[in-house]
Amino acid sequence: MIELHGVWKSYGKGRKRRDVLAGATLDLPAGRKIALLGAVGAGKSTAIRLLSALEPPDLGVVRAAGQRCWPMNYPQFVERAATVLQNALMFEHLFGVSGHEVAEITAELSGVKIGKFKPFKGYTPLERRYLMLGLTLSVQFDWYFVDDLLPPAPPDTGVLVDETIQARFNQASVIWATRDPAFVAGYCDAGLVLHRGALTFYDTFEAASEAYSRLVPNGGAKRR
Ligand SMILES: Nc1ncnc2c1ncn2[C@@H]1O[C@H](COP(=O)(O)OP(=O)(O)OP(=O)(O)O)[C@@H](O)[C@H]1O
Repeated sequence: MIELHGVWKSYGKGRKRRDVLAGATLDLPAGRKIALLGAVGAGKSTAIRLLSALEPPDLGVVRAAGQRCWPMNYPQFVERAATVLQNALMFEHLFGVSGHEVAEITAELSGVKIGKFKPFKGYTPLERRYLMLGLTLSVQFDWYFVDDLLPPAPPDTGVLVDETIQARFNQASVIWATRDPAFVAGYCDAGLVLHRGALTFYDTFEAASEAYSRLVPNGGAKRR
């Protein structure tokens, strides 16, 4: 479960202040695939950062049972001066997994030829993205967060990456932010709606989708 107690997050000051979350208090059950629905600029990315512990709230508490992954597209969790293996070994300290296995899985999933002494920053931007996706998928987390789209999979290992994402997500809780409910319909079985600072949980995806379309007619679907 992820619990939110009196969670506030605002940007700007005075008349320009914008409350993205205005005192959210709710429990998100584990074991569900939860759509986080919100219009353009409603604060979905902000909510994902708070829920995944990338950012603290201004006020209130976010507490989770289980290990949370960083958002799937978050590109900044590696030490750029360290090698892939050194980064993988850090996972051993953080998550109690074998660093060497993490490095092997990362090589297999990324399809990138890993240099023993090559620092992370020595790879091309595309290779770095694939390596980070490989590292992310090398550990089974309890909670995953997707902000809009999954990161692109490497062309040569795409099938294996897709299968791994599916297997990881199947054993976890997932919160998937989108402005277009149709994009996650059939996958999500519950929903959150974020609208004008209010975050509301719905036990079924259909109920969330209905509430969202009442609040945000056309839900920004035309952008997709
Ligand atoms: N670091 C920041 N500093 C100032 N304002 C911010 C910051 N991050 C977000 N905002 C503002 O907070 C509001 C919510 O932004 P956020 O990116 O979380 O919304 P979103 O629902 O994810 O939007 P989109 O659908 O466009 O991705 C917006 O008005 C945005 O301009």
